[in-house]
Amino acid sequence: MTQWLVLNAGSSSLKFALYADAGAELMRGAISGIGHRPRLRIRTADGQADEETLGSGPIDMDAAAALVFDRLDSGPHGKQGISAVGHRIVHGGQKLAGPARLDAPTLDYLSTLEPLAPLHQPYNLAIVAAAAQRYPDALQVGAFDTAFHAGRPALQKLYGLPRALIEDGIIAYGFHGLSFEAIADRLTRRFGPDAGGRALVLHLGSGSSLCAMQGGRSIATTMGFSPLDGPVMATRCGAIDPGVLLHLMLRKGMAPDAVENMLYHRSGLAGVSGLSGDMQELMAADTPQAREALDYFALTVCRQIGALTAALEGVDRIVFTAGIGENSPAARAMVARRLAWLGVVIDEAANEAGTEDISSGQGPALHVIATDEERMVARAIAAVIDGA
Ligand SMILES: Nc1ncnc2c1ncn2[C@@H]1O[C@H](COP(=O)(O)OP(=O)(O)O)[C@@H](O)[C@H]1O
Ligand SMILES: CC(=O)OP(=O)(O)O
Ligand SMILES: [Mg+2]
Repeated sequence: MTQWLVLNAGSSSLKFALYADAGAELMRGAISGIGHRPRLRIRTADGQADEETLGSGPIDMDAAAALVFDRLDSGPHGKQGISAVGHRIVHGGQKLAGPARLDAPTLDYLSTLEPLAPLHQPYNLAIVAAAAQRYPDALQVGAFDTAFHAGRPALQKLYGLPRALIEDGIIAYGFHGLSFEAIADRLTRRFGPDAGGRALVLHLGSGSSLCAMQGGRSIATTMGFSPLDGPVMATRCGAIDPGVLLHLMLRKGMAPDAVENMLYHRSGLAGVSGLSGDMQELMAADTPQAREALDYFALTVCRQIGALTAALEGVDRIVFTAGIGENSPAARAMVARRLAWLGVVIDEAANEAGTEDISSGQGPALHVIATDEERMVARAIAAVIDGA
């Protein structure tokens, strides 16, 4: 038996999972707090869990990948061999709307998309290179965040820009598609082919975005051309008036690179709080700025819920997922409290317990569902092998 390895590099974490090549999960884990305060968590299929802090300083994504490879190779599954490595890659551009084998021309194309997602794409591709070096005989497969949104109505992808730019690919792509696909999968298993009707899925993590789904398909989403748009995020600004950026560059003399760096790395909850982009740290902090950052988070999530409810012309259910959505009853309650106008009533006890159903029975249903981007990447490996 050989194994499949799945790697999922996010803006603050490297998640990984190991599957038997027939698809059964053997183990999974994550290095979280990358660039900050790294921790490694591993959980095996028989339920054994382990957690450790990784030194005292930050580590970068390359070091995190090397550490994961070393742990896997020296662990109980190390001798079995890896026959395929699947990668979550955030941007597939206009050419890749389904899983792809990562051959040289595909990788060349994907590298042209690096400027569109500078916080993710370069790291995703560096990890592909590192995995190819460590496991030279393994099939390398990419599964793309953008793919799930490719079938949205054309109107939902438009910006009000000159036609030539639109035709040149300056459109809204949308991200977090593997996460939304995992939720659509769960909703379909639970509610049947209409996947629970009109669903708003709130992926709230270091990066946050919302997806309006009808029958399990993406109709609208909050991220756009880049993963900057939408609610405020850990270190990203979220939706902002483009006039601010023009002002900074044209009147304040800020270089474009410095503006980019600020928007991706020094804005968002970290910027507003002046403290941290990490939700757990903000909740533990007791400063007025941290409180304001949390309120702004709830406000901007709910502002986007309003916009996407309009896109769906109503909403039957709201799903919380990802690091914050799955693990923080306080964050879920903050959001739900601002949605009374939609008829939302949260069941406080169920919310504290984090069960799948947390609404009081009135208004739109509220759910907490664990996402599983890694399982979607494993499915992509199977699709590429079957199609080969
Ligand atoms: N128990 C918790 N309470 C509040 N926030 C949490 C909890 N566990 C994780 N988080 C938050 O989830 C975020 C990371 O989410 P995640 O989806 O793993 O991010 P990414 O994939 O973008 O790296 C961090 O802000 C972290 O503080
Ligand atoms: C696209 C994106 O923001 O991903 P993540 O939330 O994993 O950083
Ligand atoms: Mg993520």
